[in-house]
Amino acid sequence: MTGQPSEARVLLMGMMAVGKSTVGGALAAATGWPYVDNDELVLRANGVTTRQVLDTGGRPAIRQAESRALRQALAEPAPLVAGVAAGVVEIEDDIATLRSADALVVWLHAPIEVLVQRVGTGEDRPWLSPDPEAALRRLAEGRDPIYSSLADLSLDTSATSTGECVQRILDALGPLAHPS
Ligand SMILES: Nc1ncnc2c1ncn2[C@@H]1O[C@H](COP(=O)(O)OP(=O)(O)O)[C@@H](O)[C@H]1O
Ligand SMILES: O=C(O)C1=C[C@@H](OP(=O)(O)O)[C@@H](O)[C@H](O)C1
Ligand SMILES: [Mg+2]
Repeated sequence: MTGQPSEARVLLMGMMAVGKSTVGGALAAATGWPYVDNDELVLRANGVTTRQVLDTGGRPAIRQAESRALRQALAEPAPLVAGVAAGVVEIEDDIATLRSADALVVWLHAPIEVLVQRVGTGEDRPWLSPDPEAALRRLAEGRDPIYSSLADLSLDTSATSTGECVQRILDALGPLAHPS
């Protein structure tokens, strides 16, 4: 959402390997708030793992399962830190959901060269084979303008340490980070 959320709910979005799980875990450790990753949200909302969804239903199925996971994250009680699926911005309804979400929406980004290094061969992640760099460039080209338009806060994880990312998010939450 643009403006301040009414509760301490943080949604971390961005390309795969940008640092959602890492920053989410560090923010959770710093605050004591729970961190739920997309994988966990998919399981809660759909009763199956992301891998099972991908293997049985492919791209349309994972998009649908991850849309449900996004709604699940917004239905969980605050405080909460959630890592949402990188691909949610490919679905119009999910873009609208993120735009109106009562949450601080944080876009983690990094240059493609950095993401390429972090994903390695890409064998354990969807969509990347046989050419991770080309796949990441193509995905980012479509997604980055949307991530940018939705973000309340944007952080470059190649230039901002995990600890600094946590501090910037807490600063953006203001009083919500320190409930009285
Ligand atoms: N500033 C940073 N913030 C978050 N992750 C970072 C940062 N710098 C380097 N990394 C590394 O980038 C990788 C991010 O992976 P991960 O957190 O699994 O991403 P995602 O959940 O977005 O797919 C990790 O290996 C992490 O150590
Ligand atoms: O880029 C994508 O479309 C996806 C990235 C992965 O998420 P992470 O960003 O958590 O690695 C994967 O789990 C998700 O289902 C699809
Ligand atoms: Mg992750």
